[in-house]
Amino acid sequence: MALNKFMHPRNIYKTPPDFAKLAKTNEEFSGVAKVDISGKVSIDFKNPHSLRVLTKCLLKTDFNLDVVIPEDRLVPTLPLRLNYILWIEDLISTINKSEPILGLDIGTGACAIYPLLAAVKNKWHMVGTETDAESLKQARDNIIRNNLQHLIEIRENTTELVIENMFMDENSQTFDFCMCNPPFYTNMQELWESRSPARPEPKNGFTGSPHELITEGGELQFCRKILEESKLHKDKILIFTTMVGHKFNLKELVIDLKAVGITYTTTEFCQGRVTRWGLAWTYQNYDFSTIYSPKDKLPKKRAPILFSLPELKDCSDNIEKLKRILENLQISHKVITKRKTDLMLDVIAFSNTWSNQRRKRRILKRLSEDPVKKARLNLKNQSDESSEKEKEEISKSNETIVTKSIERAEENTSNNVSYNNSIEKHKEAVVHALMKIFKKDELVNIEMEFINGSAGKEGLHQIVQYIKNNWK
Ligand SMILES: C[S@@+](CC[C@H](N)C(=O)[O-])C[C@H]1O[C@@H](n2cnc3c(N)ncnc32)[C@H](O)[C@@H]1O
Repeated sequence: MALNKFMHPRNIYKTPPDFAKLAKTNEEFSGVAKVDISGKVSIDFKNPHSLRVLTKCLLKTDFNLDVVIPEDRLVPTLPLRLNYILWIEDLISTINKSEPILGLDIGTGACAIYPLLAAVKNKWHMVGTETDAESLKQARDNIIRNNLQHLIEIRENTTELVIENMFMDENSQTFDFCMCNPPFYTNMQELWESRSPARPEPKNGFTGSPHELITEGGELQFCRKILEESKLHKDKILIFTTMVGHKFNLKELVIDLKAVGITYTTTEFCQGRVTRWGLAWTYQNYDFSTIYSPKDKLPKKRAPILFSLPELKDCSDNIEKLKRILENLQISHKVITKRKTDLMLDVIAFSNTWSNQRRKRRILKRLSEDPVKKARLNLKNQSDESSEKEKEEISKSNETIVTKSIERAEENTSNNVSYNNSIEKHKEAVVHALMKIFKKDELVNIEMEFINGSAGKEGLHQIVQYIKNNWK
């Protein structure tokens, strides 16, 4: 249970359930419980039937819910589902919304787990949507079994849409939030390959039907659909949220949101050995910066670095000049949005090329003044007479020169190619940031926002300093 300490602070499953007590009080649970030689009571987490019984039993014990979990459907892990509900409670608390609260659960599944938890825990009104006829029926049965029809409605979605289907008629409701646990995978193969062999094997057995887990384009496309449809119904849902199963998809979605300047926040849902992510965004004037992610020590406000450069009169295109500086640093960049005088770039440095620039320049100058060393510099093999230090310096400078000449030869294409190659290989970034450039009053204004990277925000500050020093 390595990640349990990072569960939401109000999650009751931060303290694992007392299996011995459950086995004594619940007959069905005692049927799947086993006692090890030290007398510890546990269950076989790899066995879907045991998982189903455990979840059913916890729903009864902790929430007084009678839920039927069909054998061929996903067994909802409660600590994870609760983490999501608790985070939505935090989001709602930031907007001072008085009761009643109305939420939308996109793809509610056969258990309608989120509407059930939200209704019994917070008395929230919930609408759950579902495309799968069998899950739809089971979800409705579960609501009726618990007499929660006054709080929960399950609606069939017969369209390919995810949000718009809720707003087809003029009298449609306005929701305080929406939530979604999207199907994660593009196909069965991806599903099986989803866990890297380097990571510990998941503790829990596999449950769920392909219909629940697979969608065209995977979760990224599904979440992007929510995002795109949210733009058409900005005020119909006050806080849009979704769960994200893969961190690389979260990064993509965050870039999408930043590119169009939408207020957003993220969190981590940690339980057992599994981490999922929560992403929330809004078109309202809300401030989510006070919300802590369980792993954060400080509130998550990432103030961008803002600076201005004077327009260079003898330079025909200041933005091209800026791009050239990035290219000299071997910083890959991709245009995310381009409007009249505004440009948003996604920039990634995969090695630190900006540190010790003065030293590097000194060496280059020294070498260029010395014809012998210059000759040596042009040769790949160094002379035996060179000192070790010199050799190292020459070799480093050589590398720089060779790389730069290749870069220049490939000019515009090289950066996008290396950008895509590196992204594809999921190479670890030294600095990954967003760079917004806008020209105003004869100034080139730049806003750089750190996303991630091993050099931290300090690395971004160093890049900014390099740009300032080389702006001439
Ligand atoms: C991963 S399951 C989540 C089930 C449940 N919410 C949970 O967390 O256990 C995704 C669900 O979304 C449903 N679904 C897929 N596309 C949908 C759409 N366009 N509208 C509504 N539901 C959809 C699937 O049938 C499936 O039940």
